[in-house]
Amino acid sequence: MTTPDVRARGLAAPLAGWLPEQRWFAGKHRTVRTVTPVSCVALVETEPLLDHVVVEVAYAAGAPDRYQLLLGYRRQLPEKLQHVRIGAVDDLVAYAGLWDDVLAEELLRLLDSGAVRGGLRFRPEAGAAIPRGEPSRVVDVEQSNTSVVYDESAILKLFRRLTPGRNPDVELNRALRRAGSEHVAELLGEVEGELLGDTVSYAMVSAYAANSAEGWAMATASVRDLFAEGDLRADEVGGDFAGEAERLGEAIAAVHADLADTLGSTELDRAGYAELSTGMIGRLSDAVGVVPELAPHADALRTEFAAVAGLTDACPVQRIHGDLHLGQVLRTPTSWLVIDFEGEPVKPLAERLLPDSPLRDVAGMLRSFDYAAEHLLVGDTADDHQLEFRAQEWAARNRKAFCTGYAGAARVDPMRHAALLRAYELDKAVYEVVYEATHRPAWRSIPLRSIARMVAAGS
Ligand SMILES: Nc1ncnc2c1ncn2[C@@H]1O[C@H](COP(=O)(O)OP(=O)(O)O)[C@@H](O)[C@H]1O
Ligand SMILES: O=P(O)(O)O[C@H]1O[C@H](CO)[C@@H](O[C@H]2O[C@H](CO)[C@@H](O)[C@H](O)[C@H]2O)[C@H](O)[C@H]1O
Repeated sequence: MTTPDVRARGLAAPLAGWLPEQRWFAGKHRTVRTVTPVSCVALVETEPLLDHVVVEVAYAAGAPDRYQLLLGYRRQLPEKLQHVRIGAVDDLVAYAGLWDDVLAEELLRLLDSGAVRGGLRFRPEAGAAIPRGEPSRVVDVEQSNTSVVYDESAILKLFRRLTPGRNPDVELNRALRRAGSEHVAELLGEVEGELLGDTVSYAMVSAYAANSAEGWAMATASVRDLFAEGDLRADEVGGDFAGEAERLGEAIAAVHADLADTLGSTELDRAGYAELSTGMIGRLSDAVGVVPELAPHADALRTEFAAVAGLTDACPVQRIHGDLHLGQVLRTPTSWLVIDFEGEPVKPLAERLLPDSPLRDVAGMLRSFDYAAEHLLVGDTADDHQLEFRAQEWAARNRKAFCTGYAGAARVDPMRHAALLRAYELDKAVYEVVYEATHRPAWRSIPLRSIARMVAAGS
């Protein structure tokens, strides 16, 4: 029988082809040079085998990335696992192990028993009931990571791109639950460990919110309703979303208040504004290098971002979500839940842990209302002026409702910081242009058009 490192080395060539095809692989616009296993730990040693493998991916240019894989091995792959086949090593077929419910169950067994394997520690939360023996399925949504749902009771998220340090998703979920927040799912456990001298978060397990609907699905259903009723306004169609948008604003304000109370808050000072401005300008320059269509707006955007350095409004800074959008909120029968506190996946971890203004989250959600309104207006429908008018009406109505809900329950009123809020929105839109160019090129017109609209409205 081979060892995990021999198996992983034998897969280096197939992995170099397989990795760039994965939704969570962030280096899609880069040329992969080599894939080298840097940590291999056997988690299950009887067939089907399960190896935990961290690979370092080196590119033709730029810094390497590290990705976490759970590799299953069987002598014969059943039909239902053929679609996740990666390659063969000796007489074993390697595949993406999370899709195998026998192996997915093994992960919860390891968590339940508080196992330690190699550099990996499986740590259940105190008092948490880890579900066992339930059927599992991998979540089929566009994700930066990979999640497995265990029936209706738990969801395990495997962090794909590894960076040294503890993942804020675990830290902030734990802090919010301790604060008694009703807006996060219960954390059931985590997998963390040491990797080449650094502590890293590998996975987290949370209670699954059964009977919940994603904010994005609800909002886009409302937009489709509106488009189907050509003559009705956003407030007249059956699927009006404004009531939910307002409640969502209240929920986000409550989450911000709990984060400030448990983890502290200060105020943006002159140096803070200057740093914010420099960061936005730097991000813009990088983005223009990746997506040349941004260039016509670059001067106007740079002027807006430069002006942030001169702001003096008293505005809180604290730990925030960092990548808030309608896909990060779930409507349960009783409240809105916020998920995925990792921050923007492309930012270095150290940056994602820094305090920032809660207005960055507000701006993220405002961008998302714009996205929901505009996402049907790509390709053939891009120039439909009637639908475009409707879309903007919908976005304005829901953005306003969200801000009203937020301001009523928060310590900061977004509308009193219009210049800063607008800069955060533009900064987010710049990030989105690069994100879309990398992951969904057909959608990059959405943030590009928003930037054009905002720049025109501001000039
Ligand atoms: N506690 C939960 N209950 C129900 N569904 C969840 C829960 N957490 C996440 N999900 C679902 O899993 C998807 C991916 O989760 P997310 O944390 O956003 O992953 P990623 O970091 O990869 O984007 C979400 O879009 C949501 O549909
Ligand atoms: O959910 P993730 O942490 O993976 O966030 C990334 O992917 C998001 C897309 O799924 C992306 O969000 C953008 O698209 C959304 C619609 O799909 C829209 O609601 C958001 O406003 C928009 O930013 C997010 O930016 C990215 O970090």
